[in-house]
Amino acid sequence: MTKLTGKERSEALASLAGWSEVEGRDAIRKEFKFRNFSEAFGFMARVALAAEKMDHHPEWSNVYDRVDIVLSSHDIGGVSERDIKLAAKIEKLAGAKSA
Ligand SMILES: C[C@H](O)[C@H](O)[C@H]1CNC2=NC(N)=NC(=O)C2=N1
Repeated sequence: MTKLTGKERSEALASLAGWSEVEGRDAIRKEFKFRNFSEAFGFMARVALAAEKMDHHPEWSNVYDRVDIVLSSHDIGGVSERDIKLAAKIEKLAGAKSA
């Protein structure tokens, strides 16, 4: 798996609503907001299972109703197709609840 070029990354981000490039780092991020902690944590549990299945894992943090997710492929030190696939999966799992 290789790093996406800047152009490939921009094209992929165009179809991932709310995802953006992390400043100063080859990674992408999005902050999700839920109605409460229970919904945020339920989302994290679903993402954890999907990530484990894909053997590709997010960097994330949670404060009450917010979940901040950063995706990067550690083995290559940048964004790869695996991050785009995981971001698309995360979008499906978040449904319409993200902000
Ligand atoms: C051995 C195992 O496949 C690797 O360590 C996987 C696990 N999850 C991973 N997740 C992410 N984000 N990047 C990786 O390079 C990565 N590598």
